[in-house]
Amino acid sequence: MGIVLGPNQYGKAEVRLVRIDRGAAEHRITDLNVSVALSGDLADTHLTGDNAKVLPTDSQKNTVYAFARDGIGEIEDFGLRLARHFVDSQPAVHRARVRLEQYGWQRTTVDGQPASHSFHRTGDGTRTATITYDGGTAWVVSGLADLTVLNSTGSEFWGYVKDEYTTLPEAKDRILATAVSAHWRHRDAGERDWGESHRLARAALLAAFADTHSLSLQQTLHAMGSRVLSGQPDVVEIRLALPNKHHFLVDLSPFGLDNPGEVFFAADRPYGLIEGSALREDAPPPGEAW
Ligand SMILES: O=c1[nH]c(=O)c2[nH]c(=O)[nH]c2[nH]1
Repeated sequence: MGIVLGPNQYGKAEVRLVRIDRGAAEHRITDLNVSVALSGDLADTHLTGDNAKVLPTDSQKNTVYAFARDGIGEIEDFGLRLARHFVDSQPAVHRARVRLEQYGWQRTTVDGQPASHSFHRTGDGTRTATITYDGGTAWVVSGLADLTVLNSTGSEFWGYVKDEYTTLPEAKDRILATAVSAHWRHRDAGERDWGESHRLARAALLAAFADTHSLSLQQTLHAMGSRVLSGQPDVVEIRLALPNKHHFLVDLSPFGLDNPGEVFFAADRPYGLIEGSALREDAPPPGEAW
């Protein structure tokens, strides 16, 4: 039985890049983790070790830093520049995928005044983008990860299947908490204000989580995804992964105390993992976007 080479890609993963824009009055910081993955006519290196078509991952890393010298801007724009460069400059590279994570830094305030050059890391999630380019089409998926949210009421879970292993009590009022991971695909890669689009999507996710009276995290997930799609015609598909960060009411009766929904054990594992997507009926096929 013959053995053939399967799908493959290669690139430099997790290039950590910090750029300081030194404006006259105040500095700005962009803090990224960039991963490049290239694929194409690259069978030789796998089959014979002939590296004639291999652009070293070290060169890819250098390219990320060199491109940052001209400024980064929105991560979607930076990723598009990089992805197009690798495919358009290397005949053997037929597809480039660039994944970017942006860590948030907030300007520090001292005595009510914004500091010109001092920042602290934000704890409210990471912005992400995945750019794919095949020499003709570019796909842009924007997103966020680790946006931790909690509703202290307004969540129920009941009416579910009960089999011989079910012990979960029905809940008419529980804590609902999750760390949102959401990634949304744009209709095309045409020029636009990616920053504003991201702000709108993030605000929609937070608003839908806050104002949906939840009968299940699944229902909340769909409400969040739908809110992003209804706010931006350009966004055609969204995929969400929501870990259910369970909060269990602690039994304080051994200590002669009641517990009217005030003291909880915040479990970190195991957790329910609710995943789903929402898309427009007229969404173009995803192609290589994901
Ligand atoms: O919102 C929920 N969905 C579930 O599917 C589920 N399963 C479970 O044990 N708790 C919950 N909560």
